[in-house]
Amino acid sequence: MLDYAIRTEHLTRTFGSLRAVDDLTLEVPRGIIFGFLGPNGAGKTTTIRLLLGLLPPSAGTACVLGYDVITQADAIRARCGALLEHPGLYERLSAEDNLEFFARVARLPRGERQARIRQLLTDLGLWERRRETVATWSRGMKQKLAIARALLHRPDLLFLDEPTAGLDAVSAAALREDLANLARQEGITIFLTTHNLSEAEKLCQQVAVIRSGRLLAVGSPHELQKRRGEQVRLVVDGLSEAVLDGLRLSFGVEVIHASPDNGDLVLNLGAQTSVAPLVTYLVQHGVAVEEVQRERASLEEVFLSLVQENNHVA
Ligand SMILES: Nc1ncnc2c1ncn2[C@@H]1O[C@H](COP(=O)(O)OP(=O)(O)OP(=O)(O)O)[C@@H](O)[C@H]1O
Repeated sequence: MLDYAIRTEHLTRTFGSLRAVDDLTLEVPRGIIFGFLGPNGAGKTTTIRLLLGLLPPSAGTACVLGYDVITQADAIRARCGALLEHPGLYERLSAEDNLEFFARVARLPRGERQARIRQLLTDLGLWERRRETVATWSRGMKQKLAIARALLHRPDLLFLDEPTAGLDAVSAAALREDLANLARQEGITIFLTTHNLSEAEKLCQQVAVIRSGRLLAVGSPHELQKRRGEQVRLVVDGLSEAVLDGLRLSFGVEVIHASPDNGDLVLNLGAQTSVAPLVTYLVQHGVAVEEVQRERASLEEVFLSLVQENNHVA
């Protein structure tokens, strides 16, 4: 039987008439990096707060590491690390002193503190700079230090809310690599939210997509991409609305993107397995086809179509 780090059943949280988390049933296996994706206001942070026992549910249940979020929240918080909105570091202290302070707060035995701090700073590439004042550090370095802080007490599960938000592409990639290594080395489960779909695609073994508090899809990025079906990208000349309508009606394909200006046309093939009849149809209707490429939908395309399909869920 699979061992789950998180299990929720019909988890619901309302604020007045707003259902911020709505009937969420979810299972997160242990030992993976799980991405929780959704547009602004989808209910991601509220879900994390419910899972950490910081907010009581209005209905439903949730177990984190086998503990109930309502009756055993202290046990959950003792075994979880979290990096939510703010890094929560002392800017005027050095990196090492920050971790020393938080290790004491976490009641790490004196004999273990130094080794743990050294290990985390080394793993995150910050050991050489441990004596520098945090105020002088870049955002990416501070974010890494905040993650080290969250890992000091060797949690089994780490919650990260938008860990790479505000980082440049290079720092974000470095942090992603560190997270993947830490997850392996420490054997932990990471539950993270992100708006960056290509990040989720690279980093997460499983993702869930929510909108308006409701779960729209869950699975590995690859599974979601496969479920979405194959697509074809064409470079064409002479495209018109009438031709696009013809493609939809005659072949049941979905037009994901069509730009008559630069000739870019992306179609979801749906049940249509062969591209040749589409090309023939285009040519017969006066459209010049310069390039044809079959491809799998990116996670971003899957995400956008899921969120748009469910636009009626207000
Ligand atoms: N304490 C609160 N009181 C009232 N409404 C709240 C409260 N906390 C969250 N909400 C509302 O619940 C909804 C979900 O918010 P939440 O912060 O969970 O979304 P999110 O997916 O984390 O969004 P973002 O990606 O923008 O951070 C939003 O409409 C928000 O305004």
